[in-house]
Amino acid sequence: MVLLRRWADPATLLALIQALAEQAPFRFMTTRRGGKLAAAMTSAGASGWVSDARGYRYESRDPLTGQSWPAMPDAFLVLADTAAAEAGFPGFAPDTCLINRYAVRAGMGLHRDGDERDFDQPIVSVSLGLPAVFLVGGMEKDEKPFSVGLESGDVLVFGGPARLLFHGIRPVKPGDDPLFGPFRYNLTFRRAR
Ligand SMILES: O=C(O)CCC(=O)C(=O)O
Ligand SMILES: [Fe+2]
Repeated sequence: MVLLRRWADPATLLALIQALAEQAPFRFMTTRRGGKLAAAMTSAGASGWVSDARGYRYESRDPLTGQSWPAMPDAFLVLADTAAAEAGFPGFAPDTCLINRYAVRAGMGLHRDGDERDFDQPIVSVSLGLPAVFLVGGMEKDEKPFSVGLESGDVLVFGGPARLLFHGIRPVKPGDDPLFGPFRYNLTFRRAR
């Protein structure tokens, strides 16, 4: 896992996220068991990550609007590709970006990103807005995780042997980011298909 501190430009990304969210609004998705995910989500790219009573998967259309997901902005692709290359994974061509929006106290439990077809492709994860504590576990869910503090603009790349590590986000602490206000955003670039 490679952490690129302050690698991304939060102001540029904020404007792009706002434009994307006009086409594909943030929404709270449900889980198979009927629970609600704590982070609001939307996607850009050829497919988007979806969770509902049928489980987790990638869909070519946004179930909320019935339309294709908005295209990934060029600046997203350049950011994901250069960060992956810097971390030792040249030629990364993500086809989806999941955008997570965490309000204060929202987090994400330990999980691994396992809905993609090719685990040889890395994941590039960009933190924006309020700081977060990222948890890095092991290859088994019961392994005790360690914490990494993430701040706005930090980029985390996990590929190779780290691709399927369990990870999560501690509940976000109250705060007021100059650009993002009382929220943390996360962009997760993936090759889904
Ligand atoms: O918000 C984060 O930093 C992590 C998000 C994540 O793990 C995911 O969307 O799968
Ligand atoms: Fe994840």
